[in-house]
Amino acid sequence: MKLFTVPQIRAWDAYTIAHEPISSLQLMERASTAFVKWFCERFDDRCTINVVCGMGNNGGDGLVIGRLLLQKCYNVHIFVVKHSAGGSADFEANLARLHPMTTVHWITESTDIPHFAQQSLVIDALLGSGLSRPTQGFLAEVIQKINDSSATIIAVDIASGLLADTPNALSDIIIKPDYTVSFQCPKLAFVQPQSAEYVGEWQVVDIGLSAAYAEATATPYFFSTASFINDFKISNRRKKYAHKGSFGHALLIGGSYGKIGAIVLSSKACLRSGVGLLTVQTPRCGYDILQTSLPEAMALPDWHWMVNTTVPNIDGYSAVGIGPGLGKDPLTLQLLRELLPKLTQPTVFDADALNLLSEHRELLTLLPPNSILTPHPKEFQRLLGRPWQDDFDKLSLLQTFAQQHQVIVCLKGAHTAVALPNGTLYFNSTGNPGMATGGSGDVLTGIITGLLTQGIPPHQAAIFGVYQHGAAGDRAAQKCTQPGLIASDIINEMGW
Ligand SMILES: NC(=O)C1=CN([C@@H]2O[C@H](COP(=O)(O)OP(=O)(O)OC[C@H]3O[C@@H](n4cnc5c(N)ncnc54)[C@H](OP(=O)(O)O)[C@@H]3O)[C@@H](O)[C@H]2O)[C@@H](O)CC1
Ligand SMILES: [K+]
Repeated sequence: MKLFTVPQIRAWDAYTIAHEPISSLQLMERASTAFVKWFCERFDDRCTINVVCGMGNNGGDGLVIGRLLLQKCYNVHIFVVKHSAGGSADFEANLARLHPMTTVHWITESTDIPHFAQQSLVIDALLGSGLSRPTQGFLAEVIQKINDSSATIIAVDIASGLLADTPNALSDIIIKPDYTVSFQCPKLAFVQPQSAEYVGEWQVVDIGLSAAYAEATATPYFFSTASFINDFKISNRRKKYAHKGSFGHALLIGGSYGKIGAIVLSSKACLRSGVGLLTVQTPRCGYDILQTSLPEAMALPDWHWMVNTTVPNIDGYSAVGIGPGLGKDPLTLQLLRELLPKLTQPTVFDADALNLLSEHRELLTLLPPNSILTPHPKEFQRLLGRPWQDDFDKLSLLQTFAQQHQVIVCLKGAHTAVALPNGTLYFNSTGNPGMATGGSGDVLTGIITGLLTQGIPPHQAAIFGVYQHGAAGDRAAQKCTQPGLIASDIINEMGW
């Protein structure tokens, strides 16, 4: 699914109105109907609903939502904050339609702001994507009062005060919703950690905006949904006469004294991703551990007891993964230095391999094109050599880094962002906070290395691998709860 900026969404709206054709008033009705459908599937008519509207089209949506819920016999109170002299045309039209049905309560000063009871629901339709400046005055007071209440808050399209695709100032006063029900496509702010409390649990509802516009309009931002992933047509079927040679031979390099578990987890995930053969190079202290815990893997013990030091003969391997538990010993650095120019097969760099690259930045120029790097934010900051100002700055640095080094970067976190060498960004849709646990990243390295080994192109291996890693984590969390989840559970739930 494509993610669009606010100007693009506005153009999408206008294109649909012109080409479907449909009036903007009817489109508002359709959007609000989609919201109400979502709402009625979750909340019954025993609840008290406060719809708090602004005077733009987001407020217009609020008025329609209020009317539709009244028609369904919900207990609805409608408030309008008078922040402008007049409302948008569709707001005014819907205000007129509402008058015979109920009284609209105008908020024109602080004393008009109601108390929102604990058990009630607040539908936030104050401001949407038309936000043009920070909220202030009694509009900001209304937002503050809603946030201070214990009511359940549901934002229409986007939380009022939240900018969709640029950073907010720290001082901005923004609704903190429990849910955001957004129209047609997620907004960029929804996948940024710094906006989390201004988004809550979010869902997109289809309001039938033009498919032709979406198809024809370019964007560097994508959201990897199940249907998007299915388009890769990565099959889990195997031909009847296939043999282990049909699925490639992976090489993983990692582990050091005290961190052999990391490379064992990667290895197990790599095997479960479907490789034909797996060889694992570890220091000698890892030999017994690996052979005992994972008899399916072949071991290539380094002469050194504690760390990896030897550049293996990489001929014959389909793909390489290096980093989990690797450590940063000077001998291991030497290994990496000598290995880089030899690599002709697709390679994944993770963990200490990334940290070594950060500390010896001249090595970044030796990364083969389309290498896959899987840093978490701290590792990415080290790779950059500088912090970012905010999440949007981070995204632009991520795009630039991938373009400059012609590599694929999977920046791990909630909604892991995969940056391609052409600057395109894919935000992942799967995964859960239970996966924030030691070894989870090692599993991802194993999965992506395994996919590369089977001949899947690097950009697909990265996007698909990240998606499947999250999906396995979601299945694991269902079984053992988020706090109870450990990295091995992700491996146990693998398969697609
Ligand atoms: N696109 C779609 O597909 C569809 C979109 N739909 C809906 O439309 C919404 C976007 O509507 P919108 O453009 O009218 O913007 P919205 O945010 O309601 O208000 C703008 C008004 O508020 C004002 N204003 C701005 N900031 C302010 C502030 N801080 N404090 C005070 N005032 C402020 C601003 O004033 P101005 O900047 O002009 O001075 C203007 O008067 C979208 O989120 C969705 O809900 C659906 O109905 C149909 C399909
Ligand atoms: K809103």
